[in-house]
Amino acid sequence: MNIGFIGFGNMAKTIANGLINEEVTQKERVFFSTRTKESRQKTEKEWGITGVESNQAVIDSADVIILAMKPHQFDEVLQPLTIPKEKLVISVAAGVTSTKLEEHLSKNQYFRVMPNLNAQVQASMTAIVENKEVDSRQKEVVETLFSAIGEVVFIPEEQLSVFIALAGSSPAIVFLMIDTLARSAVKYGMSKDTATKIAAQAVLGSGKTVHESATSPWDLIDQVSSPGGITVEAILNLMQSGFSGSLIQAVDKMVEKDNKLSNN
Ligand SMILES: NC(=O)C1=CN([C@@H]2O[C@H](COP(=O)(O)OP(=O)(O)OC[C@H]3O[C@@H](n4cnc5c(N)ncnc54)[C@H](OP(=O)(O)O)[C@@H]3O)[C@@H](O)[C@H]2O)C=CC1
Ligand SMILES: O=C(O)[C@@H]1CCC=N1
Repeated sequence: MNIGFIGFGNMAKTIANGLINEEVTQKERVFFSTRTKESRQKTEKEWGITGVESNQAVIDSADVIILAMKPHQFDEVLQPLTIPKEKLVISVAAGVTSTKLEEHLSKNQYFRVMPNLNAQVQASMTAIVENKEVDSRQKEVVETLFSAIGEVVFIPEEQLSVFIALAGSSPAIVFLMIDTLARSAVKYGMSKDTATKIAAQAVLGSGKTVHESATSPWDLIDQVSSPGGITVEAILNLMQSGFSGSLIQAVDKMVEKDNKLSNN
């Protein structure tokens, strides 16, 4: 399957890397375009894949086209293109609604998909927005592509804003938490590298425990918090200083921003 990317920044590179590593496609079958020649040439040199000179050339070369530009670039990019109806188009952009995509694409040829940066390690949590107009073969293609880079869930479009907060953007929050935990240990003399590895493994294990245990996170907090012990000091301190409130506000801000982008 030839896969084309329009826009080849952080997200597109992450997806392409996952698809090549998982042998869903081969380097020779990946094509991309960027805004600037410099970025295209640099990526070609570093990645050994084919950059093409125009966005139309991506459409012409690929069976599946992944739109991975910034949301505000969509109209400008899609307007001049001729996209045959048999090509499957996947948009990974936040804030570019189905209604917006249908200004440029047929109802039965596209999916909105929201992966996350953890696709780098085949651990994305990806949402595919349900589209009842596409056929089962296209659905299978999109599911196969994104299952290669992690977990996949089908959701209605109304839930995408909150999904972005929960999974598309949340890696940044978790990275902030890992970095802050590690930095706090540096204060006590541990090296940043060691502290980061330790904090990352603790976070990785905690996610795995939640996944694999029938116990809720709330009950797991109690299991770690020995009576009169150390953990409960932190939990109560975080509760007093508004940790949960800050996270709730952060989710609200992300949903608000996605709605704002979607209404533009
Ligand atoms: N980063 C993430 O974790 C996630 C991002 N997304 C979505 O992915 C999309 C891309 O985000 P991200 O990768 O972070 O952004 P980047 O800024 O890293 O990449 C954007 C890419 O688009 C290219 N581009 C801009 N204008 C054009 C154009 N006219 N024609 C062709 N290519 C163009 C840029 O080219 P050049 O290099 O020359 O500037 C660049 O390669 C966004 O819509 C975002 O919502 C979704 C999930 C997670
Ligand atoms: O920050 C953004 O807009 C994109 C969407 C999800 C992750 N990155």
